[in-house]
Amino acid sequence: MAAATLVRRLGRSGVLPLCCRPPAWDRARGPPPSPLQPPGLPLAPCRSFSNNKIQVELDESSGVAMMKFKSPPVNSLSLEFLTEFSISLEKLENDRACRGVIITSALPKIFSSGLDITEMCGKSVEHYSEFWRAVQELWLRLYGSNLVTVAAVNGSSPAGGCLVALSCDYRIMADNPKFSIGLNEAQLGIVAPFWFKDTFVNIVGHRIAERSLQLGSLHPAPEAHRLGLVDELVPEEKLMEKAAAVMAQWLALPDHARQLTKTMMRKAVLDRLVAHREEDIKNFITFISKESIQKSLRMYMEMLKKKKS
Ligand SMILES: CCCCC/C=C/C(=O)SCCNC(=O)CCNC(=O)[C@H](O)C(C)(C)COP(=O)(O)OP(=O)(O)OC[C@H]1O[C@@H](n2cnc3c(N)ncnc32)[C@H](O)[C@@H]1OP(=O)(O)O
Repeated sequence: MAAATLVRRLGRSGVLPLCCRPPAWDRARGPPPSPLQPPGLPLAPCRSFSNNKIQVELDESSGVAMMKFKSPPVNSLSLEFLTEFSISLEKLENDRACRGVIITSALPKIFSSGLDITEMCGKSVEHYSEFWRAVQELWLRLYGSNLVTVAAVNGSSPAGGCLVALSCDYRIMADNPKFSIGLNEAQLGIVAPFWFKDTFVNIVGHRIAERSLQLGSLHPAPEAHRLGLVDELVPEEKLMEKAAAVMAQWLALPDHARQLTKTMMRKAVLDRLVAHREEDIKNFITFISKESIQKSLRMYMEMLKKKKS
């Protein structure tokens, strides 16, 4: 499907309205429906599967899925959220009708507030292990995805939220200086693991990543764009339209060539975590279990609550 057609059809919401979706065979994916198909049966060109945390809608005619985070108040990445996210990605990855996914938030002003801090406070070693494995799993799936992945960042996106965006192929952010993005772990007194850092370095380069990570900077959208942390800024109301246009551009290429190129670019970084996965979990547990780190996290949570009052 031509880029302009996809954009027109996806429109502002980014979801193709049922009334104007072409039949499922429009993408030359195989023969048209059998003439034996009972007349009047819908071709079901759109599949959706939602859970408590994430809503996914796959438009089979374009091959584009829309994944929306919907976990109030701030889309924090809890164990449940991470698990649902990985399952949703796996479903799309295994669905032959899907070629790309646009990731965004259904909540106003927040893309994702990052890892759920309460999952890292006052819990058992077993819980920390399970939680960290889920964080690793999500990153391995998203960064290593064969799909075209576009992040439509429609709100603030600190730490783990930033990692989700960084793991996509392309980032478009709403042009609002109140929205910020970055790996701010240092501000919480914690340290982003090597694979967060590697993902960041691959996008902005070593110098910018070094300064930004050491300072735990959260960059307002215009600054994030200047640093190359996001690829484009657009007015918020144009975000989904733009994401659909970018997706169409990336889908215009043959999948196999793009996928092999992506693997070539990302494999070393992915392999590094795969090779050191258990060690990375042990490191996380040792670090997060320290009383000094627990204290920092508790203070940070208190600061968030105080900020409200
Ligand atoms: C040790 C190895 C490294 C581990 C790597 C860690 C990665 C991470 O992702 S750590 C998490 C980093 N995240 C943050 O620093 C974001 C903190 N949150 C905020 O800055 C703000 O909440 C906001 C900008 C995302 C949204 O601001 P606002 O709309 O004003 O909402 P509130 O601040 O009032 O928050 C509402 C509610 O949500 C709670 N909350 C916010 N973020 C988190 C979080 N990441 N985890 C858990 N809970 C979070 C916040 O405390 C409020 O709770 P209530 O007071 O109970 O309503």
